[in-house]
Amino acid sequence: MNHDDSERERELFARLEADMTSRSGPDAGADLVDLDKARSATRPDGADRPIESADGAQAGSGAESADRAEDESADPEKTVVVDSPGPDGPGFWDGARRARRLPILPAWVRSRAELAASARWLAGYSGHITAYHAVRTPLYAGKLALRSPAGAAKTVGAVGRWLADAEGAPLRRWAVAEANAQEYFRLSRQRDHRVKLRALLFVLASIVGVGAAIALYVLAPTWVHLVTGGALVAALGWIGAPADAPVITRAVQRPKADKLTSDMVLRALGALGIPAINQAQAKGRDGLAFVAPITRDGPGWRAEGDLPFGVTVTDVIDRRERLASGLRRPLGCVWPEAVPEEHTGRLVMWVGDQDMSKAKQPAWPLAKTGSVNLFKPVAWGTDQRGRWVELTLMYIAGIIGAIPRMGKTFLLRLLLLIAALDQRAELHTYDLKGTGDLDPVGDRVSHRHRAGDEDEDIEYILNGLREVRTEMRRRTKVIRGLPRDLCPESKVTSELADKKELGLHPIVIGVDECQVLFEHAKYGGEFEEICTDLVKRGPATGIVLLLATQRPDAKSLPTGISANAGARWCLKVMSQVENDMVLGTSAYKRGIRATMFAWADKGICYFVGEGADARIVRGVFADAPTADTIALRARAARMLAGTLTGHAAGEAVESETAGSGYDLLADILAVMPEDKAWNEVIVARLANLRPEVYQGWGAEQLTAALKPHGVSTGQVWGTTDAGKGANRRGIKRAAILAAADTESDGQAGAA
Ligand SMILES: Nc1ncnc2c1ncn2[C@@H]1O[C@H](COP(=O)(O)OP(=O)(O)OP(=O)(O)O)[C@@H](O)[C@H]1O
Repeated sequence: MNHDDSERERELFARLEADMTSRSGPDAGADLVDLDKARSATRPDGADRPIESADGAQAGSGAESADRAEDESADPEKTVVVDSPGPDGPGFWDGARRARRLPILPAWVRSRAELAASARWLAGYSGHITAYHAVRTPLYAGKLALRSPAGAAKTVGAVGRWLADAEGAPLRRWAVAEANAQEYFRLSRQRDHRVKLRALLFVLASIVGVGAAIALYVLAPTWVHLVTGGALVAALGWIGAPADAPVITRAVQRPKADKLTSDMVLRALGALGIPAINQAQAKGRDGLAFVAPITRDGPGWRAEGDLPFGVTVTDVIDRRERLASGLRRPLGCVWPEAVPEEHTGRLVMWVGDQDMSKAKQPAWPLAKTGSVNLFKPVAWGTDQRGRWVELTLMYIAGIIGAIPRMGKTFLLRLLLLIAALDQRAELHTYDLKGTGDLDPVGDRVSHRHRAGDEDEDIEYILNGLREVRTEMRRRTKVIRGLPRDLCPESKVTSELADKKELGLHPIVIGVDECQVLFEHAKYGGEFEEICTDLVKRGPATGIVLLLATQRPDAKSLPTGISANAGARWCLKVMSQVENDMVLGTSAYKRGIRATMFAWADKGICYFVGEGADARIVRGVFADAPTADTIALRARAARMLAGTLTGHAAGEAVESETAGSGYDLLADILAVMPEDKAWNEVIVARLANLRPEVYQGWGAEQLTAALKPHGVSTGQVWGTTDAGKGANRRGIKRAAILAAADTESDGQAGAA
């Protein structure tokens, strides 16, 4: 419906409504019927599938609304005018203010990296075509020379036919067969005229042509003879080429993907088995009200529309496999998505030309050259449309979850490689799977690195994390002490990280299979407590914690951590619980479902972070040799900048081990002569005893740290410094002694 039509429709409604209100008598009910009938009569129902508004398409057919109105009109007294006869909706200016502005330039033009990538692709593509044909030029020349006699014969034949007006012969034959003498004579006369004129032209052209040829032969240099002769042979060869054997063959073969049409989309939606869509289609409606034309969007097609009332995009996402079958496309090509800023029935269906897991990824800009500023966004993967997706590693804590073999470790290693390329960053890499997947980064660049889950590995990691937490506390004090103009937002900035004397360089910790830490019988509680603290307070102080797990449940990824992570990557998982654990509560309900990924979708994940809604991204594929090369580059940059430290520099970073004298229970017993004491008193004494470990501990931390030892805290009576009696959380010496005895018995038994 065009603009004029809708204007006319609005006028018609206004007149009918004004008429109805002025006659609010017994006829008013009938007017309501008329009004609805008028509405349904003016609704677009064109031969071409129109782009309808959700209301127009889904409000039910005109007949249905008329039926409803007739029922209501049975008792005019009870009729309530639900739709007020006022204006249709927001005024023009309101509408204009809320209108979604479409980008002036397409996304690939706005991104310098994408533009450069497109230019590189174009140069490569043209280069390939040029080289392909250049190599075959002698072949083409031979083919043309061989075919030139046939071309000459064809040319002579065509000229002869032209001179004899051969194209008019069938008409003349027809006139003879029909015995139409008058027509025959008319055609013959026309032919005689034509032949005379063409013969004259031919003679003139021959004289000029032969003259020119003789002049060329006599006057022109040899190279002109060769060029002219070559061009003549090439032209005759071209003319002589059979239609089914062209001289030049194709340098590239483009894969052919069918155009996506509205019929295909509706057929596929109808095949999903969603009752509301099927009912709508059975009644002759579409089942999807398109709100925009189906267009090309990157290397694929995009269709957008409103599903019937009550059907949500998640219903469609749940049936992605059926949708792919309905569209007759591979599963990896079909990506139904919700539109976050719209209602839950607004569906965007992106159908790629190629399976996302098989489509060639553009070359990663950082694979061969370049360095990183962790405070700025860095490309780490591509979306379905092949566009780069960026991430700023600073100020986040991240979790990566997936079932085994889907690319979790590769993704973690990729993020650590990015961190390695910022020469200021201090890396701590812990590979609890123990297969050495993080060794390329760890051995070349990391300040601390360990692969394995033996007791001594766990203790090494525990000490590393304790040190980082102590460092975090130091940093909070440094940041607090900085003048406002240097640190306006009370967090580390790139400029502050550059100032070596402040020691605020980024610290990036990557832990693969982190569930091993949190489920550890002895230190699990302390790992949980430190990591929760790092996830909450680390980002502002320049400390980034990245945790990867193949079993994202409450035990392997404590909720205090998963709830506070700022970035989330979820590769294929098997159920809603794991999905929501990684992507956030109710992500599954909102249609963000990593369960829909196929087994072949390795490296493809839902990514939440960088201030945007969940996006489907395929991480850059950096295998071990590539990771090695990048890590070597990062190492070289660090050596030059003097920032290669710790494990990678061959220095021993172990300052203490968990088993070398330090033991929480022993420490408590050492500082607790009385039978019972408040937590706050104990932590203050512990901080005196071993400040590098206990400095900054609060009462709650002590409770959490004692939990894995089987010691629970409770209300304890004590006196404040002012001598006042009070009940506060505390511990009993007897409980600590009992736990210490049990542990030493256990260790003796194990030995
Ligand atoms: N971005 C990617 N693109 C394509 N393939 C990938 C990508 N990332 C990983 N893969 C493939 O997935 C396989 C499994 O990757 P990875 O070892 O990281 O899985 P994982 O989830 O860590 O497995 P596990 O839980 O057993 O450690 C790799 O061998 C690799 O071939």
